[in-house]
Amino acid sequence: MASQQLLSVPSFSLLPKVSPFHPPLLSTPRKLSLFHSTTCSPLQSSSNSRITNLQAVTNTCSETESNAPTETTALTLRNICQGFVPEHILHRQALMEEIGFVFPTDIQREALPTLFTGRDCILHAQTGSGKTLTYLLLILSLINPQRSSVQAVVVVPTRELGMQVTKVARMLAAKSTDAEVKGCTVMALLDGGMLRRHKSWLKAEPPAIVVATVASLCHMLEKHILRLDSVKVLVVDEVDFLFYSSKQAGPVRKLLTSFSSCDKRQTVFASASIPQHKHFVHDCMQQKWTKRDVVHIHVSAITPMPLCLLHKFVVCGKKNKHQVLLALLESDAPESAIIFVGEQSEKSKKAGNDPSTTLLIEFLKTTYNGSLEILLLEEDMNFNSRAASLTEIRQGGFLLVSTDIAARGIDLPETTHIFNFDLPQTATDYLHRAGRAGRKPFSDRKCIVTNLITSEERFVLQRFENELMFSCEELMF
Ligand SMILES: Nc1ncnc2c1ncn2[C@@H]1O[C@H](COP(=O)(O)OP(=O)(O)OP(=O)(O)O)[C@@H](O)[C@H]1O
Repeated sequence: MASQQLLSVPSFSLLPKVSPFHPPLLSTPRKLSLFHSTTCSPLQSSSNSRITNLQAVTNTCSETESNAPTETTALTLRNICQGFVPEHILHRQALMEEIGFVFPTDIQREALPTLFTGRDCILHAQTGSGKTLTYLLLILSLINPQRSSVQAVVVVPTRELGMQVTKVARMLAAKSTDAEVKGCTVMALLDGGMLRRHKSWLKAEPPAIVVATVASLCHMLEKHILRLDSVKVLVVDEVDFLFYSSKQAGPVRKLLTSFSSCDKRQTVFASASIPQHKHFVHDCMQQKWTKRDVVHIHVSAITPMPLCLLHKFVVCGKKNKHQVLLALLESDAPESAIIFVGEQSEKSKKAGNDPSTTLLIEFLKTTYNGSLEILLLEEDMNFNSRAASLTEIRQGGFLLVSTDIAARGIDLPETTHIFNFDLPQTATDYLHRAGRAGRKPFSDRKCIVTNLITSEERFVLQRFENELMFSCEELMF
């Protein structure tokens, strides 16, 4: 199969042709949209003084848009967190310098002051904008490492994202060099994990923070091995994904309403995409997923797609897609790239066909001459292989072939290129796939998202462009 595809590599004229259907990429300055329920006054945030054009949208809600405050941009994360996050964490060399968390990103600057007041929040900001650190800093401001109880829970949709969040949480919460200060323990309660070991751990000395997938968490709650009585903050990351997932939505609702009460905890939802967010905020209050004064913090509301991403497309036939991809890899020479492939249909599985991911990996292994390591990540792999792939990926220099399992939340800052070998199903999926690149908040570097489409799929891509307000250039060859 692969050898047949070795034939000829098309050569590209990489002169982009701007799509006639769309305006050029928006180069709008950063805009903030702060939407909050039950109150019509501006948020008590560092940017209050700059919020203008307050406009009542409904009788209970208000939405504002303003230019970014300039006088607050020199604020450091330390300034914002002082008095809330323990000093030893703010002092940590690793946090402030080595890792480069010195200045807050937009969502951190806008959300942290509100989060520190104890209000429930919906963090709605672009991919790669630093939502994880935002909610982890809140968690660290609330937990008491001396207490032996679960005080914060972060719910994530996939094991991979859970491993990543756990790693950042452990790094931030580690024991201080000052022997007096106890570090916080962080447990990863993820699908496919060693639940028996976790049960003993939970009984012996409950960790302060639990990062969990919904199924594993509910299992522990139903068996009364884990209790949420002492939980001060409950975070649901990629909240829209969880609520729209047929398998996970029920358990998430139960978690929010039956296993614990919104009155007794601070609730934080995070995502780069919250479709119909006004309905969602309404549902949050009605269904008691959050308290009634929940705040929707919407950063970059008019540019959901990060501006550092350039979007391109190549029209090609299904049969020469592999060759086109190879040519693109040679011409673009990515530093690290993710190639997204559609999931195999049940019909194709039943017919005994190889999945597209396997075919593509075989093809690349026999044709690609570059230096990047070719890796695979997909649902059907066992958890150990998935973990091994992720570990290798994190060392950089990879060409990762993946299904949408890698599309949500995974943070691989070295990724310079995304290839949609198959178009995603929805604009939201496009947003999250594209957002796996361009994940260095203060970098000017442009990253590239290239779509390999058939001529019939052009209108689907145009729909995504309209919905997400970006424009795609055609590559001719
Ligand atoms: N204040 C900061 N300064 C520098 N880098 C930061 C800062 N905050 C976060 N980062 C880095 O930005 C990258 C993206 O952060 P994060 O994974 O939290 O994004 P996100 O908003 O959750 O994205 P997604 O919606 O795709 O999940 C990470 O590599 C993180 O280390």
